[in-house]
Amino acid sequence: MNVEHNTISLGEFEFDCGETIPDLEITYEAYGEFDGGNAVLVCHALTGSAHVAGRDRVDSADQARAWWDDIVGPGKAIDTTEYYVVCANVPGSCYGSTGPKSENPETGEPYGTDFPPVTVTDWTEAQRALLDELGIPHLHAVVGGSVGGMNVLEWAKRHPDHVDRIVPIAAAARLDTQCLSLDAIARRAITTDPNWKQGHYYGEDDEPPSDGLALARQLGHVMYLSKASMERRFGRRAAGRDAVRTFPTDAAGAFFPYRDVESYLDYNAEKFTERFDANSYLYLTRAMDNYDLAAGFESDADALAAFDGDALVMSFTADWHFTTQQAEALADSLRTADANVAHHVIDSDHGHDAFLVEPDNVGPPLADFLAAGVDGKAVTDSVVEDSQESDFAPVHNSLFSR
Ligand SMILES: CC(=O)SCCNC(=O)CCNC(=O)[C@H](O)C(C)(C)COP(=O)(O)OP(=O)(O)OC[C@H]1O[C@@H](n2cnc3c(N)ncnc32)[C@H](O)[C@@H]1OP(=O)(O)O
Ligand SMILES: N[C@@H](CCO)C(=O)O
Repeated sequence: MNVEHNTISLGEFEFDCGETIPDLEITYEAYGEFDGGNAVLVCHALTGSAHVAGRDRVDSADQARAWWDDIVGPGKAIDTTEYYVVCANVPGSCYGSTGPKSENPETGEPYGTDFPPVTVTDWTEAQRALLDELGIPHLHAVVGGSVGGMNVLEWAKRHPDHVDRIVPIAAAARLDTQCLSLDAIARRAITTDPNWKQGHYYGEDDEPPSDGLALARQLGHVMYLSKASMERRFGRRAAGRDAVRTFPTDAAGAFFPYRDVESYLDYNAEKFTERFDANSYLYLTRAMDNYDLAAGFESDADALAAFDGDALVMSFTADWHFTTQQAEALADSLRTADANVAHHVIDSDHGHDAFLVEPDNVGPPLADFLAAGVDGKAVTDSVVEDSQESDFAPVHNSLFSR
């Protein structure tokens, strides 16, 4: 597979908030050959990077594991022998593009929390500027999951004439109140870690706020799974002898079991703190929480009115981060906006991260949609009834009630 891994300077960049930085650098990866009409932009999720494909490639300074390698590559759903695929790390992240841990050229020190607040709009405009640099005026499609799906919607809203097909996956027009509150608690875990130091913890003698970041990620990780999948995988069983224990326990912990699910969350949180920057976590969750498709318009449908291409909204039945009902509301707004829309609902008990781990379910409709739009063979259109009492919503009042 022909892969380009590069960091490009976009010069002075004015953020949505009005603040500027002297130089915004964007790290991107590009796969395949551009033929003038085959560009597909992939937008990564909260903690993803530009390294979307090529799992065996170790030259990337980003995530060791390409996060969508099952979907992007030669002969895969986003076929790099057919499409020129570009994925860029978003501003504010920590995988090569300029963010809080980058050096502020005016001070010679890392920005820390002097970095401007970023929004999904900033990500979209930075991608637009990157594509201009790469000589790509028009996109065949923009595809993305989770907050990457919000990034997709922002493309349809801000650059409706620059894209033919959009695929927001496991996404919605905005986050609901329960998710907003859990994100707020997660940020609190970071900002109350004594090592956080108002975001200026990059000095040689400093330690990063890893405990806070680990707790924030554990909350996030639970949000990406479902009640059913957690029950099935871990139940109530105690962890085995090879359990991973990274947090000190309380006195009663010697009497009560350390559970398998705790070991799972501890292990994954520990791994996460090795790969992600706490300030970036604050900035990117803020961007996600702040996103509102309708901002500046009367409604979601108004915001999408200028987009007249094809849209594939994909959702997962056990996703409570972005529910199928929210996805259906989004599809409905696209219908009102006169786009050609299909809402493809995937029956899965994995939860929100199903979009990352179920290539057999995600791949066929995605491939067929890229080829033939909403008429693609594996694309289905389901109407999801609006229901307050859904049978898959996993938390509601039970998470904190005992
Ligand atoms: C663009 C992006 O989204 S990039 C970010 C990717 N997403 C995330 O990181 C979200 C949180 N992570 C996850 O949900 C998962 O790790 C995924 C989605 C990335 C992968 O899911 P799966 O393939 O189902 O992996 P699974 O959840 O089984 O295992 C994850 C790790 O926990 C380990 N693990 C499993 N059970 C236990 C346990 N009881 N105790 C300790 N560790 C455990 C696994 O060995 C695995 O370790 P490894 O990553 O070193 O191989
Ligand atoms: N688990 C993914 C998706 C979260 O929205 C991530 O960490 O990026």
